[in-house]
Amino acid sequence: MEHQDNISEKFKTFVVQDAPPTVYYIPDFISEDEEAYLLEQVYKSPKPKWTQLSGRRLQNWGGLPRPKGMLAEKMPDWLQKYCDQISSLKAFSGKAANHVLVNEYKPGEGIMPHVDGPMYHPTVTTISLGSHTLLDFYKPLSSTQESVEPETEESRYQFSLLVRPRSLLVLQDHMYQSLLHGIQPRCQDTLTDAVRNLSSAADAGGAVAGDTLPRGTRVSLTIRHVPKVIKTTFLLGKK
Ligand SMILES: O=C(O)CCC(=O)C(=O)O
Ligand SMILES: [Fe+2]
Repeated sequence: MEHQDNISEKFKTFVVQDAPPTVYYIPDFISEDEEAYLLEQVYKSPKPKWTQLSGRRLQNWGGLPRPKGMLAEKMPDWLQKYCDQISSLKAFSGKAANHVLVNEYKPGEGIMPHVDGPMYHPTVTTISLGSHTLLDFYKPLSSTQESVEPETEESRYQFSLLVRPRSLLVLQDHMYQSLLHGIQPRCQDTLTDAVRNLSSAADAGGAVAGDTLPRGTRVSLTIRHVPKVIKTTFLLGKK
């Protein structure tokens, strides 16, 4: 452990106590002006930059991660700034963020439970813009089906996190490696006791268990480090 290039002390005060290791949740990580600027840049991107999936659209920046490596593409300055900021907080054990996925969810949209997998350094950092969401966590399908009861999404559900606009969420360790995460395609969220980061007023933005929050359009920036990169002579700056 001593040799590990550990996450910044600044993060440590933001650890979510009532969740498995490890979640850091930093409310108001960016200002309203930064949020507006980032949204402007996302929506200024050329139309072909968007990929429409069922239930969300996305933009991929930095290159397409593939098992054999990511052919690196230049990160635009407006995203590089946040890659640098989060890397300097040692979110990726001292490595530099080099990949950003922008997801846009309209009310009623979501993402199926999944794991982010081994192509990334096992930390995902997410800046949220425009609206809150609830991120839901599930235990994986058991490899040996011991019980006769079939496992359902409902039976595998563990807990949720309230993710507010302008926040930064950092998932590592068990939260990244073992649990699945997803967003239910809903137009509003009722905060139950299963939401684990409501205890601090700053985290919850005044919301309390029992409240129902209507969803707006949410844009998330998931910022990651892809260890395996294929560098091209073009990117090495040969003239
Ligand atoms: O929008 C989010 O916060 C989650 C996105 C996500 O899970 C992913 O892109 O892998
Ligand atoms: Fe994910």
